[in-house]
Amino acid sequence: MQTPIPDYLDEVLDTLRDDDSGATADYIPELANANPDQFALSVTTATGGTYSAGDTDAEFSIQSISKPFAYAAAIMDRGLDRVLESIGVEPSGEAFNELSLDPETNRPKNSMINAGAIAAHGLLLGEHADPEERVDRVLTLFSKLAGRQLRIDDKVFQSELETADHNLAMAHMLKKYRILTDDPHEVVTGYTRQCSILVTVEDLSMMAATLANGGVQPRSRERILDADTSRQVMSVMAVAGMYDGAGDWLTRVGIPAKSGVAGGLVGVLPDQVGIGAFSPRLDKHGNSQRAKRAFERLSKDMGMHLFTPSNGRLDVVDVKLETLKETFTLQGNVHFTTAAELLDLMEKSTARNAALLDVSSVNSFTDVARRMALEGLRRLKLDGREVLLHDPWQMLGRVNSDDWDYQKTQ
Ligand SMILES: NC(=O)CC[C@H](N)C(=O)O
Repeated sequence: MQTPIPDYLDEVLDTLRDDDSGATADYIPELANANPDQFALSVTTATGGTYSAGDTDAEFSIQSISKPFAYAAAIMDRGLDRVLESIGVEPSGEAFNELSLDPETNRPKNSMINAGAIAAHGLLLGEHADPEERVDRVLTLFSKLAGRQLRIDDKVFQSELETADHNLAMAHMLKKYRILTDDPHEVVTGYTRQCSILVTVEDLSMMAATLANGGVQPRSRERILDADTSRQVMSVMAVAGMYDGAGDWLTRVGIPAKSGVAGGLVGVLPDQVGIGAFSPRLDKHGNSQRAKRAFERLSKDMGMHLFTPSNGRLDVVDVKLETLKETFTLQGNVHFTTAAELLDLMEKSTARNAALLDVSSVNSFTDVARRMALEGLRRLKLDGREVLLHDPWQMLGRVNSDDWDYQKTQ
């Protein structure tokens, strides 16, 4: 069988493709040339399964999505206390390119707006660090998070640098208040190169899944960020990731997220998933219109709001192959991530004997997890396997044998 998750993601993209509202960013001339119809979506679970749909090969510049990850690097290089001296953690409620300095301390309000992100870049490695090394620092870190070597798009970099007066003006202001200690031109140049790193949606979902995992890359199992830093970064994303729309976003969608002007959007749900989406047309806040709507769909369909209680994450999946049957067992409160693992196990199975799904130890299913488990059974059946279900508490609902053509066990 084939896991149905990419089909679902395809369906999400298809229903949103009609939406051609918004426009590509034009203050960076190179971005205005992007093909506005591109659209892609990728979800990586905390256990490292990646599911994607649409233009998954499309590379685009990371732009402001670099901010949370560069902020993480600054914290690891300088310590949280030092970083907090220079950059606050309050929502600004303003656009991404507002200066937004705290009136008492003159710090940028947070690290998700340009002023805070320029300050964070200027903190990398140490005072008076080599500007090239600062760029290397983020490029190497982002590559490890994504699990592949990333590169900088020089055209985008040059194009933005030529029109970077606004960021330069802010950097000079930060220098005046001693938030920046190095040359404003050098720091803005480095920050602009950081924003020009090319990524795909799969890179983004992997980077975010590492945050979701508290800093451990789900594929390599390498610890890349420390747990406290990951928590700090996710918190600031929740507070300020969507700029002036942050409150509306957190209450309605509930997935801490960060957008970039090239049309990327990254989101993270602790312990569960990292999500990457991309489509170049932007709404009036500078967030990708279609990517934003794709997140809204995922949140609604999959019960992915941060503040949806999970009743404790005790869900487990297991598979055991015996002579007469192969048994898939689920247990605990089953969420999307574990249901996705179940579907992976079913997809990988090469057995031809009967497949039994045992849900007798399940306490609850989220709606999406329940539907995924049933779909897995349906597809195994289509593959020609005899399918059995052990569901004494009817956790999968009242399964109608007209809809679901499989046998029940006692
Ligand atoms: N929102 C964004 O993606 C802005 C990033 C862009 N490089 C800038 O500094 O203006």
